[in-house]
Amino acid sequence: IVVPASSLGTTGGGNRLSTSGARPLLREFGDSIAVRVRDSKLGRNRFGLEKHFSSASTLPVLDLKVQDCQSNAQRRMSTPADIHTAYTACGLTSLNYKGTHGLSSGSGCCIVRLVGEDAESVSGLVDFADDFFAGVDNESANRAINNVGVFRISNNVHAGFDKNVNGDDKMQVCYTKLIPPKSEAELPILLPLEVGELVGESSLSDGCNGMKTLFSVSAQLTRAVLGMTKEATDKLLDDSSLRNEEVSSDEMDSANIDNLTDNVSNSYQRLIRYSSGVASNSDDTAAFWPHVDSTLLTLIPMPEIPGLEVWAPSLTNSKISDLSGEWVRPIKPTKSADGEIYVIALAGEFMELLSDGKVPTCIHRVMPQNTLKQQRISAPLFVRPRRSKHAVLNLAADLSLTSGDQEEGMYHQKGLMEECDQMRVWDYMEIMSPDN
Ligand SMILES: O=C(O)CCC(=O)C(=O)O
Ligand SMILES: [Fe+2]
Repeated sequence: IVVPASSLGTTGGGNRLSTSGARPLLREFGDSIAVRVRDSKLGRNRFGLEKHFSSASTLPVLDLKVQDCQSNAQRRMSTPADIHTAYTACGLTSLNYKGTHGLSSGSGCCIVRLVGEDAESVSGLVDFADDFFAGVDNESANRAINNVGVFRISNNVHAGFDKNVNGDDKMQVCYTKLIPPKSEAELPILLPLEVGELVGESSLSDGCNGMKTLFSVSAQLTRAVLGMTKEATDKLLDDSSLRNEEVSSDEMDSANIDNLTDNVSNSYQRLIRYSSGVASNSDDTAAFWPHVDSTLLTLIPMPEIPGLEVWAPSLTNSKISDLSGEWVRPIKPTKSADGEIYVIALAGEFMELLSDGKVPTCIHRVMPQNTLKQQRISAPLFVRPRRSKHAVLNLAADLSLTSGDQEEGMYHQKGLMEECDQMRVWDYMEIMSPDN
């Protein structure tokens, strides 16, 4: 069925189901990702299902800065072209590539290096996550957060603390949501409010500052990968900075929860703790199953304890086959220096869509520790498109589309982009993750 793009436009409001239902190719897109995730589980890995390759020679490292500071002055920053290449120039189609393992550009994962104040602010976010779980373990302090549970803020919007996600006390997750601040000088409000009460004001504000840095990094990455203008990126990407104009700042008050929920950002921070690992030697015991994220980008300050692995198609047979590949563990580059912070930047489903299949959404999983009796804490930031009715995708204006490019994306699907023209980005979220 071919649906003319012009009939798909929505101008806010409108019936979500009727508009999203008219996008058969988008549904196929979602289904094809599900198939790739399944295939990664069955994959003919070079190292077998349980082993992995490390990233030292596989995943590109991008040097970025947010703040203009002393420590950034002498650094050579990755250019937008470097960033674009790192995510899109896939080893599988590059004839010059002589290696035997897949390149990151086939995985949708890059590593971002930050230094100086940028690194400090992201460390503040890591400390905030640590403080949170230290608080959870503190008998006298944890009652409020344990009682919170996961609660519904409004349709499709949840927050809260699930202390027993997989039913076996192996994983705990806190889903936070952000409310944009009244003015630019202020930090967003983080829900559930109990998180802030648990960690204290200073840790909370450090955490929010780290998120701000990561939002800025993700805006740079998105812009460069998709060739967007700053304006188009700001319109698309929810960095929790924009308030709903219909609610005046006087009405923005944590006591008035209804006004707040209208403004809850579609991006969010997740605080995860995996308890000490059960010895594992099969995919069945993954701490977090192979999956993709429903995001533009997921930014994860590289946790102290490794475990995250990304799926990279293999070049072993120098043929494109989703079934052939390996798990790659993003680790610090061998030549890392003190004061540097590494952030793992995974492309989400929306990045694959908007790049017209050039950037694969990153399939990833978390394997438990075999020997160490340690807990792994991770704090991924899920950077998503705005929920706003204004965030309508205008392909011609927003994206510098593929016309000049020689290479077709590995996962290019003819007609899909046209089908999504003038789409309210929230319609996409409804199709791809109805329960988010
Ligand atoms: O634990 C991690 O580092 C990643 C977690 C993850 O993939 C997710 O929360 O979607
Ligand atoms: Fe994930």
